[in-house]
Amino acid sequence: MVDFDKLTPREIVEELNKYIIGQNEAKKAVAVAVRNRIRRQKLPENWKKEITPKNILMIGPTGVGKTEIARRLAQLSGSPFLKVEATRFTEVGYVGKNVDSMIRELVEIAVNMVKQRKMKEVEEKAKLNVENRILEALVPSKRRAQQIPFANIFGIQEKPQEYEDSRQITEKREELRRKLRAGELDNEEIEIEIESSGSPIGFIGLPEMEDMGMDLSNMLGNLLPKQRKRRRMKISEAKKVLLPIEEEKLVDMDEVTQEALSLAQNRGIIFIDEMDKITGKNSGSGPDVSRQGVQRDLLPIVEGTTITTKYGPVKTDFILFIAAGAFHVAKPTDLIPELQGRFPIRVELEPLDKSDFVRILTEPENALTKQYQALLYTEGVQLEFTEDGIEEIAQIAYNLNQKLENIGARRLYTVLEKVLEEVMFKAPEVEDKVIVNSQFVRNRLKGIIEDEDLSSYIL
Ligand SMILES: Nc1ncnc2c1ncn2[C@@H]1O[C@H](COP(=O)(O)OP(=O)(O)OP(=O)(O)O)[C@@H](O)[C@H]1O
Repeated sequence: MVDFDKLTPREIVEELNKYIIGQNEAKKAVAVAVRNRIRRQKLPENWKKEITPKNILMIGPTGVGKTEIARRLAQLSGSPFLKVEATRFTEVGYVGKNVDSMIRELVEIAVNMVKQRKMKEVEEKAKLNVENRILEALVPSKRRAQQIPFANIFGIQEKPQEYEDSRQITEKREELRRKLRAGELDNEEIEIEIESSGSPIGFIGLPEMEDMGMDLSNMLGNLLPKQRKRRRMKISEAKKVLLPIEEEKLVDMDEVTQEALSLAQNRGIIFIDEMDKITGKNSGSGPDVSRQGVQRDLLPIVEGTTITTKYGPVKTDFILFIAAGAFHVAKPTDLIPELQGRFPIRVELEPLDKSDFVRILTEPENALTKQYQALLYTEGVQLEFTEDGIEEIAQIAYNLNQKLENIGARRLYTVLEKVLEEVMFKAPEVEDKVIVNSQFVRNRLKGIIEDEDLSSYIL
């Protein structure tokens, strides 16, 4: 993995090029913005205060790569990433989600990221603990043998009491350990006890409390004894069920929380879509007032404030905000002036044409054609796209965008899905090699394209 902090903006753009076609202005803008954040973090305190964060406003139609650029950037920089729709929020004081909740969601994502990473780090040790738990269930110690009436489980014909001698127990367990590792016991059944930090039903999901940074179910969950359930299952399944439980036990949640808070504060990226929909042109009454209210609530957050979350206070000063919208009707200047000032970097994304579609279909590392090829290859079917086949798909998608609604590259998904529907159904029964050329594409889509009603449903 590349050390992101060492990448220059130019190198960041090169990395983004592996996944996103064109849109160079937008790529450059985000590359500079994240680099500036790193630069700002290195400044002495008095300077830090002077330089306000420079957030980005992406302007462009749907499906041209706005979200994709932000998401890839986050992936590249190991940043927690959240996409929200501005229209989801209501002004503070009204029923509904207020804007603060996005910071809480970002922290939640960061906590998960750090937790998953730490769980991976302790995986080997956790596997050993799982093994021991399974062996304990197979050959219970004296105390447990008395608790479990039927500890007499396959392969161990003797009664549990006969294992009172701890040396005998150890020997038997070691013998079974070898078999367990070799997978020889996978199909045997055992009964194991699974613990879950159960929160009492009824306390889950109280959004008002969550909005205040409180989490009652969690607080109570920590106070109440853990719920335990005994379940019978195959050893192969027990290995899977117990692994995350044992991993979690080995992870220090306080450490996770601290790291996650720092990650969200210093690296977080929040993508706010549909920004154009919260402009209220004719301010005065009704929904316009509320939309302006949402804009006002957004101000302190993008400017830098502290939000209370159940994990602790979070400073928003270094979180990167990328706002986006089509701005077909409303213009960026319809946003309240203060908010316009918080998004000084403006980039316009270009609509995609046929030649972009050709490239999107083939060039990115995760290109759609490569995805289908990989899927079919798992069944030994070779899928080949000829140049004219790709051209045909791109042309059809482009035409449909003109004729119906322009949904950008998303159109490629539906068109290609339809082109390959039959192949996906038949494989691997019939062919072991499929060639997708222009004739093939036309044959597959013939009836649909000619019928506008039909294509608006299917493609
Ligand atoms: N320039 C591009 N290069 C490669 N793939 C693209 C490009 N534009 C769009 N796509 C593909 O189309 C899908 C939709 O794009 P994306 O989510 O970025 O849309 P968007 O511009 O953010 O629109 P919206 O605001 O409606 O979400 C992406 O998952 C991506 O695979």
